[in-house]
Amino acid sequence: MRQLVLLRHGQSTWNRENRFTGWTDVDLSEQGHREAERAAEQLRRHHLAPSICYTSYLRRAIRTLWIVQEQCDWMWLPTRAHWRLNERHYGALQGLNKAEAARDVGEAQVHLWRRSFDVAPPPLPDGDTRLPDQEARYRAIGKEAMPRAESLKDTIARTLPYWEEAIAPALRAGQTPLVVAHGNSLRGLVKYLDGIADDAIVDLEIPTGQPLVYELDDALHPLRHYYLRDLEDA
Ligand SMILES: O=C(O)[C@H](O)COP(=O)(O)O
Repeated sequence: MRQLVLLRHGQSTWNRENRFTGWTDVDLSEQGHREAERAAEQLRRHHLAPSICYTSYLRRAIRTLWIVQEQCDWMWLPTRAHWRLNERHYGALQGLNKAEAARDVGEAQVHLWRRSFDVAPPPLPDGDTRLPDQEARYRAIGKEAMPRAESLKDTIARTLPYWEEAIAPALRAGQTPLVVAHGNSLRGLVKYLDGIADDAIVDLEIPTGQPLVYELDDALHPLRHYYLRDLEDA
């Protein structure tokens, strides 16, 4: 049996303000710090022992991982950051308040943008200072691969190559990966692992700061999955 631990970052300042965040590099809120500390406690209490860590290029995920690593005495673990684990790019919605957007364009449209499989938000226009290709961390990737807005489908298409090239081989080699990423990059991974249908993915939510453990067979098919908090409630 192989184990994989998925963890969405703790609450960010823009989660707290209910803003579309995407690739905006906001930090954890105080509550987010506490959530990361609680996640670390749960991982320790349940004797989870990752042997390699993966995260995105965004500080809310990186800091969550740092907090977990520090609290669990795992700062020595090999750690890889990759842009393919970033949050879905929320395009021109980034920075807008989600409730205000719903008042402007209607709940149904905002729900489509947030939870549908293949509806992408409006893209960032040419010359927008928020385009990722302006940032040093994305410079090596090439302009064509840089998103201006992504649906969940687009997010999965750029996340899965990293699963195939790094995380799945680590699992096959007997490693236990801890993947600290984002609501939608993790929704995409879970959709892939559990074979969730395109129209059923609207109902899947991944909470902040809650370790989600997958047990997989040798072919990396999930045998079961559970949140550590559910073991504690049981
Ligand atoms: O990027 C964001 O705004 C959040 O991380 C995820 O947002 P969502 O729950 O609206 O998809």
